[in-house]
Amino acid sequence: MEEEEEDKQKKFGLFCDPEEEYIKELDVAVRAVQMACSLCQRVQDTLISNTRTNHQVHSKDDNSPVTVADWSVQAVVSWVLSECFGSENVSIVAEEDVQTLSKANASGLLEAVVETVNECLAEAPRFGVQKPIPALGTSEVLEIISRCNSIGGPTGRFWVLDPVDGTLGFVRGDQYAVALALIEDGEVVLGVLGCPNYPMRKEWLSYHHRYHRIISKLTPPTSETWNKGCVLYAKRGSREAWMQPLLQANKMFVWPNHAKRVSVSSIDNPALATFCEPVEKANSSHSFTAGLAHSVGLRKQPLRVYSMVKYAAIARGDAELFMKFARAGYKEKIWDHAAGVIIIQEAGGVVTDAGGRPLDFSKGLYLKGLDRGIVACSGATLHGKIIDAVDASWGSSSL
Ligand SMILES: Nc1ncnc2c1ncn2[C@@H]1O[C@H](COP(=O)(O)OS(=O)(=O)O)[C@@H](OP(=O)(O)O)[C@H]1O
Ligand SMILES: [Mg+2]
Ligand SMILES: [Mg+2]
Ligand SMILES: [Mg+2]
Repeated sequence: MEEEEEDKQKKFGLFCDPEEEYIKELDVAVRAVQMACSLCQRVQDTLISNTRTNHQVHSKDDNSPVTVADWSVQAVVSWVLSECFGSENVSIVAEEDVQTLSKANASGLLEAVVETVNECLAEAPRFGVQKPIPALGTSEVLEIISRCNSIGGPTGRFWVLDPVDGTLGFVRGDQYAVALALIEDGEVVLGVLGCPNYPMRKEWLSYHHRYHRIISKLTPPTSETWNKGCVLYAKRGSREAWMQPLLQANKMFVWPNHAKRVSVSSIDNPALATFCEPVEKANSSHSFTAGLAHSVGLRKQPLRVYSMVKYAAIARGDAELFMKFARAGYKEKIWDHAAGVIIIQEAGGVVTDAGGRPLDFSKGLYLKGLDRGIVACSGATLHGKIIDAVDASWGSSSL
C-alpha cells in the first residue's frame, strides 16, 4: 500500500494493523479466564473433598449437570467484560440462564453463587482488574448472569462463553475447560481456553491425577501446588497460538505470564496418531469413530477426555485428531466449539464438519448446517483421510 494512502486510511480510522487489533480484548479475556479458572479450582476442590455438596450440583431439563461454578463463572466473566468495555458495548452468548437460581426454593444455591462470585472478585486486583466496592448483591449477580442473553448472528460483535465446559468431568474431579471467544461479523476473531487440570507439560498429567485422587481424600490440593493447569489463546490471522500457566495463588498476574508458543503435531501417519473423543457415548458415537479409526489405520486407543481440553490437546501437539459425531437431531452449540476451533487453526491445524466445510458461527446459538460431525486435525493430510473415510462408512452407520 502506498504510504500516502496508508496515512489517509489511518487518519480516517480505516487502517487496522492486524498486530494491533483486539489487543485489549485478548488481554481482558485472558484475565477473565484466569480468574474463572481459579474460581473453578476452588469449587472443584470443595466438591471433591466435601460429601455434603448436594446443593452444589443440579440437573438441567436435559439431565445434564450444572453447578455453582457454572453460574459463578458466567457472572464473573460477564462482570469483568462489562467493567472493562462498558456494559453497553458488551453482548454475550452464554450457556447458563437464571431460571433455576431465581426459584423460591433455590435460595441456598443462589447464596452459594453470590458468595463464590464475590470471593473471586475480591481477588480481581491480582489479575489487574479493579474489584467491585462494595461486593455485589444478589440482584446484581442475577442481573450480570442474565445479561448474557445475546442470540448471536451474522453481524456485529459478541462474546461466546461456556463457563464450565465438560461439567460432568468437573463434578467427577476430572478435566473441564472455561471457554471464551469473540465473534465479529460471524467469524471467530479470538479464543481463550482455560484448562485448570491440564498441566503445562502433559507428562505431569498422570502424576497429577494420581496425586489428586489420593490426596483429595485427605486434604484438598491447593492451586499453588504446581502449574497444574494452563490457558491457551489465539487471535485470528496471527498464525500463532499461545499457552500460559494458571496464575498461582498469592501471585500477581504479569502479562504475558511466561507464555509459550504452541503448535500442532507434525505426525501425519495414522498409525502413529492419537485421536480424542468425548467420554460419554451419548455425546458422540464411539462405535462409528472406532470403525473410522480402523479404516484409516489409526492404531492407538482413543483418548477419551471431557470438554474442550480435546481442542487444547490438538493445538498443543499432544494428540492429532478429535472427532465428534453426535446423535442425529442434536444441535451443536457455538459455545462448545468457538474458542477451541480458532486456537487449533492458529496453531496450524484444520477444523471442519464431516463434509470438509468450516464451522459456521454466524447462524445464532447453534452450528446450523453442520454436516454430520466435527473433525479437527493437526494437519491437512490426516484430515483429508478422515473426511474420505466418513463418506465411505456413513451409509452403513446407524447415525
Ligand atoms: N446428547 C449430546 N450430544 C452431544 N453433545 C452434547 C449432548 N448433550 C450435551 N452435549 C454437549 O457436550 C458438551 C460436553 O462435550 P464433551 O466433549 O466434553 O463430552 S463428554 O463429557 O466428554 O462426553 C456439553 O458441554 P457442557 O454442558 O458445557 O458440559 C454439552 O454442551
Ligand atoms: Mg460445553
Ligand atoms: Mg458448560
Ligand atoms: Mg452444560
